[in-house]
Amino acid sequence: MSFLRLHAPFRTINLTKRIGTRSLATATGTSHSFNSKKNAKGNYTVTIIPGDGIGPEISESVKRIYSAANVPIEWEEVNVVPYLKDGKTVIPDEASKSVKRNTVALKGPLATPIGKGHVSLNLTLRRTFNLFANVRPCKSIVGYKTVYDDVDTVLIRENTEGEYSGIEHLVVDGVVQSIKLITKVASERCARYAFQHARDIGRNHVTAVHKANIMRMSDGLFLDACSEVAKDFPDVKFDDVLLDRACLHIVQDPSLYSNVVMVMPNLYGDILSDMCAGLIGGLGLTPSGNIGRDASIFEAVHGTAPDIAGKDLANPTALLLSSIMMLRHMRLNNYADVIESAVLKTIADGKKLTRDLGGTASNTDFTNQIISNLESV
Ligand SMILES: NC(=O)C1=CN([C@@H]2O[C@H](COP(=O)(O)OP(=O)(O)OC[C@H]3O[C@@H](n4cnc5c(N)ncnc54)[C@H](O)[C@@H]3O)[C@@H](O)[C@H]2O)C=CC1
Ligand SMILES: O=C(O)CCC(=O)C(=O)O
Repeated sequence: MSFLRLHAPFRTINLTKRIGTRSLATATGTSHSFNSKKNAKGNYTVTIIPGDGIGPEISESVKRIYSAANVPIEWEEVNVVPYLKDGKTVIPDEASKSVKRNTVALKGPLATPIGKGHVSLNLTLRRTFNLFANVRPCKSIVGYKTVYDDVDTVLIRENTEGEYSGIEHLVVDGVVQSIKLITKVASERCARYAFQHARDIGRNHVTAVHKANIMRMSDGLFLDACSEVAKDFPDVKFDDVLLDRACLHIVQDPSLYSNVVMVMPNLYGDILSDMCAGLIGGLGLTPSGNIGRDASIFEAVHGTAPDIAGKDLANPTALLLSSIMMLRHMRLNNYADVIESAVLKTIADGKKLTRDLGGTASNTDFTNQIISNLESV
């Protein structure tokens, strides 16, 4: 199975038609947020948000690789900077319109100041476009040795509310309150996506990860919503596990979760996906897709990496793999397969690895190696 065959967003598909070179696994589903037409030159227009820190460097790598692979995409570059409207942080109009128009975007990381300043633009984007499910696959890379060689987790994170609702206030001096908002509608929507996704990728097992023993009402509602949705998917096994136990199990034996799709509230998904990334070699390797009904935005799991920004040291793999999820979402599977093989070959060969992977290559050298491998795969 290909590395990112894991990703199969909601879509309407003619099952009799084989897409790309392989992959019937991606060819199932129920609805689809990619709704763009090719332009007169036969290309799709895709929004690209380079982002902050290492964002512009890794975005440039992806663009160079796409150009070498002749991917039929024209990038529409927009910047997302904090912009206040009626006292609220909003996405600049130009960026908003571009994502709406193109229905698909590739995004570099955006920095969020700690404890002050504007609210997270990453979360603002997810809420603005109602990107209700965040798909985060994490699979060991053949040839790149870590403690485990059998990590193959798929995690779906509720992406619009929960602990990240951003509702916080001072009660009295020395006492603050942060509200974890959980709604039935958002929980059901995310759960339904998780069950459908499980079907699509041939994992007939969904596990809800929660702390409903402590957060009885909020996580309890999320868990109830998952149980309700499970009734509509009798072919998919459903169970649940406490978050702490799931963490313990995954670090002890990740293969326990290799046939499962995990679904969970926002914060748990943020943390658990970084933990899984650590098991396969770090944040430079893990992609994600923020899926909505009207648009989807693909981005690396990692942040802006300020410690290495501007030094040509960043590993572009996570953003490149996110873009491969995007290509499959756009049904450009042939291109996805070729680029994926080239990047996996580059890592497995081990000759030009970036520092996070134990090598000495710059981002530029690593990117050049992927481009030269495009020829041989
Ligand atoms: N979705 C997004 O845009 C996200 C944005 N952030 C933001 O990013 C900023 C920095 O956050 P941090 O906690 O430092 O997390 P981070 O993910 O930026 O960095 C954590 C560590 O991983 C390394 N790293 C991350 N990506 C890498 C790559 N592609 N290649 C090589 N090494 C890589 C960094 O050098 C650093 O040592 C913050 O402002 C945070 O709010 C954080 C996570 C996600
Ligand atoms: O918005 C941010 O700065 C961090 C967000 C984050 O870590 C995430 O949701 O993946």
